[in-house]
Amino acid sequence: MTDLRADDLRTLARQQIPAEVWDFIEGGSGDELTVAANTAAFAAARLRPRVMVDVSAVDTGVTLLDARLDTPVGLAPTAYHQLVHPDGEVATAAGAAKENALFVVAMFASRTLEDIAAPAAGPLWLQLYWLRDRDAIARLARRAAAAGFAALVLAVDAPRLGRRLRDIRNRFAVDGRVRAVNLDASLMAASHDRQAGASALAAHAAQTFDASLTWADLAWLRERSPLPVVLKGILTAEDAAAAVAHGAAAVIVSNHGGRQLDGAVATLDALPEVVEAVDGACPVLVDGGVRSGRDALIALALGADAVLLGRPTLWALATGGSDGVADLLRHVTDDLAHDMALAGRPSLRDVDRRLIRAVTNAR
Ligand SMILES: Cc1cc2nc3c(=O)[nH]c(=O)nc-3n(C[C@H](O)[C@H](O)[C@H](O)COP(=O)(O)O)c2cc1C
Ligand SMILES: CCCCCCC(=O)C(=O)O
Repeated sequence: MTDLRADDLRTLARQQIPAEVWDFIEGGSGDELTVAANTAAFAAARLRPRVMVDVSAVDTGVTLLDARLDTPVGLAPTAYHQLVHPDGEVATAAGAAKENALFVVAMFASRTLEDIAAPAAGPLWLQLYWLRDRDAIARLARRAAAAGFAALVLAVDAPRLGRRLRDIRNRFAVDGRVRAVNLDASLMAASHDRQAGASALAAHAAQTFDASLTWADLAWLRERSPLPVVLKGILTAEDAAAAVAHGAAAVIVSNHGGRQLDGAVATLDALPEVVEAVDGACPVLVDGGVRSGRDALIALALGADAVLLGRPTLWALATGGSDGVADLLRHVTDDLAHDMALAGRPSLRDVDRRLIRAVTNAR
């Protein structure tokens, strides 16, 4: 897929994915302002290339939480991969492993943690939501460590589910054949029940997510697992500083792909203040609207240590299975290396803020 851009992949995927599932994947919350802002922020950034630099060798390697990766481009957690491919997250993990890239597995994965970990050479992190059923979280945290996952990723931007109008209009419920198999079936029942509410997912979240999560609760999770805890959904300097103070091993600048608070700041616009507040205390990752190597380069220049792909992962999985996921990662990484060469930045160490002309915060 050397010349296949993410947009082409999206067009191909759309032809294959049932309309309701497509809306679930594509949609954001409310008026989808933040969905649009995420990609617009990347499109608005302009680069300041340097010349007369030896770029005969370009290195995209990066170390994250002690793991050496060939690429700073990884896969964001997205639920229910079997909605788009029969092998689900097992295929996704195999694709990421081929490229030695990070894969953050969702709590609502449709394959077991153990099956997902089996073929994976690359590092896996496990994303968690803060459920009222705290034992379910503790069990998953233990299983993740035993299966060889390298970190837990707590999504902190979901005290309740964003109002996703497409899902509400479609009365979307997850096909009963696709299950969040790492959790008890009884806990997940509402998400398959079209009668549970206008959106079964929102109804399910209302029943099971615990909206009382505060900074004080992080100690509980850290005590229950030897794994480092990463926080996903940080958008402000204040929360970045609190994350560091409460022992976060890394933070992910994320607005959940525009699926939670509509009108929330684009992640690229939030990134600089988070990087400044973290001040090197832990790695900073970012997701939301990353579609190309150029986008990755822009985020890395603004201080991100890595970027994650959400929707493109599902497009790639739907159209090409594990090979599709590997092709996506290779394509975006090759594109990044190409742009690094043209920008006169042979390694990620050379990629810094001076590469960006100006950052507009007007979106
Ligand atoms: C279909 C779909 C499912 C998602 N499921 C989860 C999830 O289970 N847990 C989570 O933390 N984030 C989830 N996300 C958010 C992604 O992790 C990520 O923040 C977002 O997709 C990044 O934006 P992008 O899609 O523009 O790349 C999901 C996003 C999509 C599109
Ligand atoms: C029961 C809530 C399911 C949320 C599924 C994941 C998702 O759509 C998201 O996090 O976004």
